Amino acid sequence: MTKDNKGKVIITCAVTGAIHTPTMSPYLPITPDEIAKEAIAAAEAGAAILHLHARNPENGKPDQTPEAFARFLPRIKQATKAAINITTGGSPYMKVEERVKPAAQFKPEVASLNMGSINFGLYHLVDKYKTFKFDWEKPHLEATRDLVFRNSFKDIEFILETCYDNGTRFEFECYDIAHLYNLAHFLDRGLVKPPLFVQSVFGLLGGIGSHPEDVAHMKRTADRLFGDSFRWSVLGAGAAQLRIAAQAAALGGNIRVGLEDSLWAGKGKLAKSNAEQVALARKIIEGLGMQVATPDEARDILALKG
Ligand SMILES: C[C@H](N)CC(=O)CC(=O)O
Ligand SMILES: [Zn+2]
Repeated sequence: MTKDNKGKVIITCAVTGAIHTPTMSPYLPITPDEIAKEAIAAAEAGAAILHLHARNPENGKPDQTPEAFARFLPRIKQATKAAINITTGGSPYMKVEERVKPAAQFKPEVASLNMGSINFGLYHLVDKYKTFKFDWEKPHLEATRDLVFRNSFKDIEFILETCYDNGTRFEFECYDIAHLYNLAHFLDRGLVKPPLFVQSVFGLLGGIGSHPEDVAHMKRTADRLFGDSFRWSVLGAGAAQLRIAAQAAALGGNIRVGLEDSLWAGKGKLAKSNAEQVALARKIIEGLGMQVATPDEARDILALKG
């Protein structure tokens, strides 16, 4: 990383995800056209990295087939310099063999890698949404009551081996302190190489909370385990998104926003777009007297293949 880029803050935008359902927000991009438009606008607003999932355009259901990604990827690549980050998490109902396919085929600069298994709680949202648009939504949410998002050591090794020769680097999703130790384990085995792009996930039921102490504890532990061989980033689920972003930016961290992680743009206000959340993140960063990293600066900071 060139020293000029030290202190520049990378904004990642997670455009649609696989957990939120269409009934939850009319602004959740579902079709390839909506996902492309939202991703391009998020990049124009300042996102240097675009974290992408695909959905079935008819009913919004997660779709992890390479064909589904092929319907929007070329348009995004053509329209922005942002680095593409393809999910290997897919949806917690999918097997790892299915989850890794798009990243294996498209060989993106970045792919997400979930560093441990967690209970993935969303059932507490069922009561909130009395009416559902599609017949898969309610059972999807209810089933999370018994859902374990499986990421065994073998699953993680499988994704590492599958993507490694493609020059793809990983966004290491750490939902809890144990996941940092899992990452340290793979570093010790030489299966991952610095700089490690550590994405700490806060406030998801099943993982670590979103209290400022949780954020400080994650950062302290990552500092102790990885020293300066990691680049820290955070995402806050739901209402915690902007508060977590502000605390992390003040601690020298990078920020992830987007409708995958939160549908809100402030208390009780649905975000009308991903770009709206990126603009709020930029406001926080510039408000702290810091600079938003461009895609090429992000590539330098994270040693991406370009
Ligand atoms: C909390 C986020 N949904 C984590 C995520 O983005 C997982 C992935 O795509 O691999
Ligand atoms: Zn994701």
